[in-house]
Amino acid sequence: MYLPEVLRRAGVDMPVPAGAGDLAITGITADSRAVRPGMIFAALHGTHMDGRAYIPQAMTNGAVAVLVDAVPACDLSPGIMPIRVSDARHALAVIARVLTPHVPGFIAAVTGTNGKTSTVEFLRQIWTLMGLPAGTIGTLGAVAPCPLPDCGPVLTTPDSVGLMRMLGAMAENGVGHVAIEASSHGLEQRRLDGLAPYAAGFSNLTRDHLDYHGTTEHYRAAKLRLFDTVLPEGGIAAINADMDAATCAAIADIARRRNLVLRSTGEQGTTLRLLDVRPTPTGQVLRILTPAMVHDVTVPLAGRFQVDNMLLAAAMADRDAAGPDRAVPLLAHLHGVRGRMERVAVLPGGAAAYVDYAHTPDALERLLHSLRPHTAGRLVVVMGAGGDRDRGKRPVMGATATRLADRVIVTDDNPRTEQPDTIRAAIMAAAPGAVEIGDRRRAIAAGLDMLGTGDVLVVAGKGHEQGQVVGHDVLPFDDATVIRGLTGNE
Ligand SMILES: CC(=O)N[C@H]1[C@@H](OP(=O)(O)OP(=O)(O)OC[C@H]2O[C@@H](n3ccc(=O)[nH]c3=O)[C@H](O)[C@@H]2O)O[C@H](CO)[C@@H](O)[C@@H]1O[C@H](C)C(=O)N[C@@H](C)C(=O)N[C@H](CCC(=O)O)C(=O)O
Ligand SMILES: Nc1ncnc2c1ncn2[C@@H]1O[C@H](COP(=O)(O)OP(=O)(O)OP(=O)(O)O)[C@@H](O)[C@H]1O
Ligand SMILES: N[C@H](CCC[C@H](N)C(=O)O)C(=O)O
Ligand SMILES: [Mg+2]
Repeated sequence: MYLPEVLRRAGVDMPVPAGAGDLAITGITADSRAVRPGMIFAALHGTHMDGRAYIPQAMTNGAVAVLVDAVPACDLSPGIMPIRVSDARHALAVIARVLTPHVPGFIAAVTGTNGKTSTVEFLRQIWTLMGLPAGTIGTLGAVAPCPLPDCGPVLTTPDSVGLMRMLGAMAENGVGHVAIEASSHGLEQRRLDGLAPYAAGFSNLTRDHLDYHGTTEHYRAAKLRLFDTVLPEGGIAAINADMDAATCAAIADIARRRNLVLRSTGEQGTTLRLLDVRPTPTGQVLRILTPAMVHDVTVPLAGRFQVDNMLLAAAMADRDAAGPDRAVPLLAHLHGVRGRMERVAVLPGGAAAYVDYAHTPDALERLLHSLRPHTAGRLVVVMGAGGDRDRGKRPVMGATATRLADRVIVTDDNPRTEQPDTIRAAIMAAAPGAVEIGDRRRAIAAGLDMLGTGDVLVVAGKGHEQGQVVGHDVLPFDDATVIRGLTGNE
């Protein structure tokens, strides 16, 4: 496709200079190292570096044009074809879409502090149960019933170019339904701006990532971009009506302005209203009211928060208004998500050990509440907090663990470039009576040693993760494997 056509389709409004008409565009990238002849290089201002410094390398590698923000102005040497726009990250995403011939016809995107991975995974399972080839893109990587390209290190929301490559591969292989996790970083950095999802979901908004967004308002605004910018007018806005009132009100307001179809779930929901939840030894019995009927469904998963995620997934499963009623009975067949309240071992005395990905104060609170009905004896938690991430959540998590568990062991969880004992100290300061054991394997062993009949251990924070990030190294580590090894449940 020639440059003028690319710009026209992407809605980039700029006069095309003489000579640009015969530039055939082969692709676009924001990484100078990935430039190949005929590509556009997007020179982005990042958190650590300024992409403009890499323009010479991009040109050497064969870039034919450079996409930059018009402000602040920068001089580009003559001979470089400039594409100056008001928002280069947005333009990158839209151009990446223009250069991708096919993407799946039914894309749903889910945002929220907690529950994104679980919700997109439940959506994929619901679609699959409906007989539709379906995939997901998110924290667990990309999952689909077809071969997929390697798009480098996994982010919750891939960069816009990687995202389009993945969607293109899914579409080429007949996968028509895809559920994508929309992280606040991804939304803020416009990684999803090339998508036209038919539905967007919001699970909840609680504390996280204040290191990056600064304030809760900025954090909320980043997430709301999914509804006020990414979701096309007339699309489905599905929300958990039990989340904070300010976010619900903001979405209702956007829905009115943009003619979105609002669907709400939960105890205060109107599309799927949760009338009753009863925990059983193996799952939960739900009573759900819809505008059409009452459903009684037994789901095979424990954990109250999992019900919120299932209902949100069911509300998004179909464009058609009758879709949620078709999806609810399928909840009876869902499988649990790797590392989300996953029971990995049962000890001879009947005690159980779980692995979960709770890494925010609210997630930890809900996790411990969810486990209490399954705990005849004492509830023991092994927990930590990530380095180079929101420092303010550390004491809150320590206090939450102390309030809701009977025994707390504070350990390391991806210290990254921080001093691990400083992170632990911040948690310990709000966790009187907690035991501090930096080495995660020893901490898990100590937790298992504490268990008697009817007790429950939960190892929180790393879920499916396969490594402990120390400095810039990733040391192999899997909570579930460690528990199985220590208990002989291999
Ligand atoms: C803070 C953040 O989100 N950073 C992401 C961002 O990097 P950046 O734009 O700040 O990049 P930078 O390193 O400053 O470089 C600036 C520009 O120079 C370019 N460059 C750089 C070097 C070079 O040789 N040539 C070159 O062209 C880079 O490609 C980039 O375009 O864009 C990069 C490409 O997409 C991401 O890899 C990178 O993710 C980093 C590794 C990261 O850790 N991100 C985390 C915080 C993140 O995104 N997490 C979210 C949320 C998780 C959640 O809520 O659960 C996620 O979606 O995963
Ligand atoms: N609806 C929910 N409300 C509160 N906590 C939840 C909810 N769903 C899951 N959690 C908790 O959050 C943890 C992470 O869940 P999940 O991986 O689905 O969230 P996520 O939003 O994808 O997280 P991330 O931001 O890391 O991608 C779970 O292990 C559980 O402890
Ligand atoms: N074990 C984790 C969870 C990280 C979740 C991730 N989505 C993020 O905040 O980057 C950590 O804090 O390192
Ligand atoms: Mg996730």
